[in-house]
Amino acid sequence: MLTFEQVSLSFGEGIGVAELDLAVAEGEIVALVGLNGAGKTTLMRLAVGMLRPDSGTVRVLGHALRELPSARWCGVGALVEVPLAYPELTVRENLRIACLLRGSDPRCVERALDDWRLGPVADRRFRRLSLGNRQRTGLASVLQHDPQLIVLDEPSNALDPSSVLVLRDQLTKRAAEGAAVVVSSHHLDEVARIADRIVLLNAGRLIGELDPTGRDLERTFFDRIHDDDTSRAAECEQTS
Ligand SMILES: Nc1ncnc2c1ncn2[C@@H]1O[C@H](COP(=O)(O)OP(=O)(O)OP(=O)(O)O)[C@@H](O)[C@H]1O
Repeated sequence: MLTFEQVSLSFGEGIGVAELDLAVAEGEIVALVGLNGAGKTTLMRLAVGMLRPDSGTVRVLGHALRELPSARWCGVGALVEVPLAYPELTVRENLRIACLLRGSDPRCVERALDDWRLGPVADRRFRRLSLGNRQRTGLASVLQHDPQLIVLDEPSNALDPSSVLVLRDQLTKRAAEGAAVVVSSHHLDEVARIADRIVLLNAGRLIGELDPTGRDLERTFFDRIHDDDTSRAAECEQTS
């Protein structure tokens, strides 16, 4: 559903990402974790064509990105960085437009409003919403058309605990129905509840996986980052 083959992108001074190899299969939830600046958002932006790699290949729904027919983008639901919405339109109008743009049945809008408990704000303009309700609208908008590939960058940002539960249910249900899900997060315990795999990014590189069922995930996370930083520093010393 989504593959990265030796994908690199450098931002000059910024690290970017290097030599990424990753595959996210149908029905699988893969969580990306890493410190600030590790490259999670860059990976997500590459996955949805917002950035082009310097080298390597990104494949979405079986096609190299540059060859993906535009109609196939309807099979992707992505929220990377901020929710996209028309500020002057209401929540319901925004959902309806997002639905029509993807060629879906507009009846999915009422279901999405219900799933995300957006009924009370359905007729409010997007620009007047609280941060959490903007995020819920954004998530409803990118999931309502039942995408086969779901790409979400820190989706629990600004969500209250009950919305985090809705998010969890939505992602596990969709993966059980066959969607491939890739999600980045800073909340290790939260992703451990839903992820089949937790992939660790450090300074632009994938450095391995954490076992979602493992004990003391936080400690393992920091140990792995520390080991990676130490071995890189040693490599640098040897080459200098
Ligand atoms: N447009 C850009 N121009 C220059 N450098 C960039 C740009 N976008 C990202 N970077 C750099 O690439 C690296 C990875 O950034 P990225 O935003 O992907 O990290 P992240 O893991 O999502 O971080 P966070 O957890 O803080 O959101 C950082 O060093 C960042 O400074």
